[in-house]
Amino acid sequence: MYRLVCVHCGATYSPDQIIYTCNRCGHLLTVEYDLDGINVSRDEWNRRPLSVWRYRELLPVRGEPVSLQEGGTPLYHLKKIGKELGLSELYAKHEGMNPTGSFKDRGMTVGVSMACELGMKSVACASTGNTSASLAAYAAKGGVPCVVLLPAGKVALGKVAQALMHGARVISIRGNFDRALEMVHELCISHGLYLLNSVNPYRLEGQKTIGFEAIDQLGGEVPDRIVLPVGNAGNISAVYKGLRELETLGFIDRLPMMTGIQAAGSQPVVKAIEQNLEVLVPESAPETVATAIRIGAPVNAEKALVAIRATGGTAASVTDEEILAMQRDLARKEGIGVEPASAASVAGIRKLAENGLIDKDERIVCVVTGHLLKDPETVVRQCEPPIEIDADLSSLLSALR
Ligand SMILES: Cc1ncc(COP(=O)(O)O)c(C=O)c1O
Ligand SMILES: N[C@@H](CCOP(=O)(O)O)C(=O)O
Repeated sequence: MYRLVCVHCGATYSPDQIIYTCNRCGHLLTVEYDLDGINVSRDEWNRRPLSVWRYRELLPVRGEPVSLQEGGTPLYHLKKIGKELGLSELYAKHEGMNPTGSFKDRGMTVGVSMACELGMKSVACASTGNTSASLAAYAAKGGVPCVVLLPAGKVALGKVAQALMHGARVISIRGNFDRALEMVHELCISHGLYLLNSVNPYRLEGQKTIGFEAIDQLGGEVPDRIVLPVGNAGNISAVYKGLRELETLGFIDRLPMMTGIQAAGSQPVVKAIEQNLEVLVPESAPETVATAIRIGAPVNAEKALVAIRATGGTAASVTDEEILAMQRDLARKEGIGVEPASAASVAGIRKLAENGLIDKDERIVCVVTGHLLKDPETVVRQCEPPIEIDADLSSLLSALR
């Protein structure tokens, strides 16, 4: 049993209403379960495969989900980078290992399943890339037509390729992501498409399972800190919401310090935390190499600020150079291939550790959100091109010398 509740004024709505914002105050909605009526134990969960659907009692889908086997992603111990930073318990949860290569799949399995349960005939999103790649794949699996709006020229190649190949109608707008989201929201309200950005309360339910899995992979121990790159701020809000639910159920007895990392050229959440603002000030011209988090007006900011403040967490920004340096370090020292936005979480921890802003004994989980192959152009720009030689051994030996 669950209902939709406004995160701001508490107004409630029926779960089968197609609604994204509160009719009374305009703020976002969230899914509220009757936790007293939830009858499952951690042992029962532990007997199931590690996956989004291990936690189905805390998800809104009632029927057979539209699934591509999402979740169950690896948690890597970053031994070398951790040692350099004096952090013996530094981990990366590699969300790039999901079916379409990002954490969005956790949300879309739930969001598209709900679209089908609610009888929606088409789905849509705005995207910096990963949301569209994921929605296109899950819409294909669910047999629902899909429209995606992208900021022209600002989406990494691999992500556009995915949306096209999975059969979405792909529209590039001459404007940024924030404008694309406003437009698609209007389109969905006026023409009855189902909106699957993070304003959709059901989609975020799937994303909260990142936190559940991380705890299960640490043998049931709550990490001291969970670090996420922040763009539209849905993921950090979702993980926090999920952990609050576990706490209410008595499955955990404390919350990790929720820590958000943004790019220096696109850091409205960081500024709101640093300046102790009640309401975030949007940035009109966000810019960063980490195009996935090139977002100036994060729609979930209100919830993200609560998550960070209520857990004693923090927010920090990293430059594009710091992001790319960490992308290379993860690839070359740990064998972990991530896209730039994902490297931001670990780059942020490097910065906080070097500035003495975190305790070196902390157990830290950095969520690395998307796969290296999402953005091959940024990879190629950083690396020496392959050496082309004649096809004989002496040319090979001289090239290797
Ligand atoms: C790879 C990647 N990392 C991080 C983010 C930021 O997540 P959120 O928008 O939920 O803050 C996104 C998209 O938003 C993304 O695609
Ligand atoms: N990085 C995102 C931006 C959209 O965020 P959403 O969580 O609101 O869908 C993307 O991949 O498009």
